[in-house]
Amino acid sequence: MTDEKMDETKKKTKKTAECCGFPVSIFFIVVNEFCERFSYYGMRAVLVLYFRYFLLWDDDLATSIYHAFVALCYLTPIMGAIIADSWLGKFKTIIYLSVVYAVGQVVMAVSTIHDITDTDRDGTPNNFTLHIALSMLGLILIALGTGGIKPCVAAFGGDQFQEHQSRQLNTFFSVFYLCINGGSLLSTLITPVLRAQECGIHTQQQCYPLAFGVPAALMVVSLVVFISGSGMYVKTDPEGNIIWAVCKCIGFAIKNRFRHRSSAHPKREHWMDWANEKYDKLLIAQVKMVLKVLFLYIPLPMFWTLFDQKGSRWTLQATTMSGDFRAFILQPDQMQTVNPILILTMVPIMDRIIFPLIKKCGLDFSPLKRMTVGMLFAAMAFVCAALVQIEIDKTLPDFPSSSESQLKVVNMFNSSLNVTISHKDTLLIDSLESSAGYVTLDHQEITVSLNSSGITKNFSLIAGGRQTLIIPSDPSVMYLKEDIKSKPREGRNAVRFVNGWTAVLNITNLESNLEPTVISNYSLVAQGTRKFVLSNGAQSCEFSQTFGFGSSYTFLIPSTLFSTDCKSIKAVEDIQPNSVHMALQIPQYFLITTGEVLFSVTGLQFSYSQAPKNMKSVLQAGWLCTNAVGNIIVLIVAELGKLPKQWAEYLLFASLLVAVSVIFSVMAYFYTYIDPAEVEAQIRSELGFEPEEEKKKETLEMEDKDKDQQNEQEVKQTKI
Ligand SMILES: CC(C)C[C@H](NC(=O)[C@@H](N)CC(C)C)C(=O)O
Repeated sequence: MTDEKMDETKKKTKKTAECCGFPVSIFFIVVNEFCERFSYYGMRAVLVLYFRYFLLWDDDLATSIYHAFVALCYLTPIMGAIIADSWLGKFKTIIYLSVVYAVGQVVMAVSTIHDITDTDRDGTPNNFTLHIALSMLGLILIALGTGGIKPCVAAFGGDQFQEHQSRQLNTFFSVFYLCINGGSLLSTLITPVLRAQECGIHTQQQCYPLAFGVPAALMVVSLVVFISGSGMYVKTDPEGNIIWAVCKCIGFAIKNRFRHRSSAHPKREHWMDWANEKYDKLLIAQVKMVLKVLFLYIPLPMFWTLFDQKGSRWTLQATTMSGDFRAFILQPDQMQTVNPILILTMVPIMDRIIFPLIKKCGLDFSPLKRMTVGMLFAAMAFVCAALVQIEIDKTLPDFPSSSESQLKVVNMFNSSLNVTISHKDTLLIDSLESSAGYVTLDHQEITVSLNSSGITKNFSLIAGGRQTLIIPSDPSVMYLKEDIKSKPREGRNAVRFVNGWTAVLNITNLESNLEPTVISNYSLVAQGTRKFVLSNGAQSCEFSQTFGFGSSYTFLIPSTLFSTDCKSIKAVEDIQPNSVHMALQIPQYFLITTGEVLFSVTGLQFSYSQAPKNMKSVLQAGWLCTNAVGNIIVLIVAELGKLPKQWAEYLLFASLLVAVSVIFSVMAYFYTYIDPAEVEAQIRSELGFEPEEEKKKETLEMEDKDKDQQNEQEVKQTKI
């Protein structure tokens, strides 16, 4: 054996330090994955809210960009795999792309500092273009980094194991998945809390810089941890441009088949065998293995289409629910943490109890069967989501359609009034009261008559809008004010005040002082008991109100305010608080997580075990790509084919997944599992190559001989 060859083989069969049968280097890899996932999911947990409430995008745009970003994160693995398997090797690829990733996180954090463009110091950025540009640049760098390293880290972890450690290798993928979820769980708990803090230089706002800054710091930690393990890793060198070789091989097989299409040429067992003339048997066999698995992947994106809606549609669903768990209050975006919590408990249960039990019962629960059952679980989760949505819809106010208008009347006059709208509806409203609910009108031009005083006024209502008609102490100046016509954001409560007091009032929580007879703009307050202090400089009084989630109130301040010590303030409920409890989402989370354990953990192992040695990252990337396509489907189906009812959309997704799982089960039926190492060894021996095992043994013997010689020499030297 030449020196060069020996070096090469030595590298491949490097003896690694072991702990409990596991290579020690694995420790650095799983800690690195933990920090990286913390970084990624921490940032993702607040991303939709950042789009929605910092960049002020609407729900649909925020959801679309969110899914586009997630899709990009799962498309870039292809690039990472190509770089790793063909050029830099996994180790260097992970390091370089982690640097790109960390820079992206920092840029993203900077983009969330409102003070950098808040020239008029009113708390909102003045140059949205800059914030959007910075955040998009940050997200692109993050997508390149996170996606690029993703297939390499899992495969690099797998590479650390020797052939005799196949049992530990399977455990590694479960532990790897636990780390993903441990990291994501912590960050999805922490970043929303960081976001809820107030910070800023000129004005105090929701602390997005902290919520994005901590994930950025964790990415730097992840990189440092990975580099620290450097001396311990088994680093397999890339075997040339393997992807290009595969493409050329496939291209040649197709061309050659086409050239020999006449019936004179005998058929070959597999269409890839048409590459026999030019390419060696080993490469052709490897391409066949990869193509077989990639073909199986075709239906898989549908699973991710459902799975990834947890972060968007399900979170928006949670904003219309009550998160009061008595012992603690759960914010809508924190509901997503149920998934990693369940993963952390279910992966060990499945691995240690359920799967062995199924095996004991003599049932064949092969990886592809597990994945099919996983899809069915995800479909059931969406049926649950639809049922919950139906319950929520029953409690939502009837908002006006685009041709209708809704009107409420508030009487701040000192006695009861008979208010007639368009000579039709007559409402009797007591002093300091409002009409019971909203009157829905199918026309916009209205006449309002106050019967006792003979005052009549014409108004033009907003089509599709909700408005309140304020009748002040001087009814002749009655006026309209626009109301919110959706649940307040993030499960918070919208409050506003009508000033019936005779002078200007200062009210805590309101942006500015409130003039007499005027109705304030809405302020948002969180769930819980909130105190409001009202003062006019000389006098003040306070009152408290307990809020649930997602309600809206108009507080009517009477002229007797200070003499009754704020007790005469009247609360008018415009939108009732959310009454469906967030706990109702737990069954859907349980089902989707069971689906995930069956589908995703199995898919990760399957993709590694069925890939030829030099294409492990490529198949990991293919696997992750199914996730990217899944997210693109969400964009297309949810955005283009909008259904009028959310529950119907959930049912549509569930039925699509059931259909897809049937197709997948048929494809899986025809798949035969292989041991790529065995297939490769067999072909090598057919081709007259030295079998890998022999090489390893030989190298180890050489190493031992080297060591013996060294020892002998040392002994000799000591003797001398
Ligand atoms: C395999 C990946 C596409 C998904 C995997 N996600 C998870 O493990 C989730 N349970 C995390 C949760 C917080 C959404 C990942 O690698 O991130």
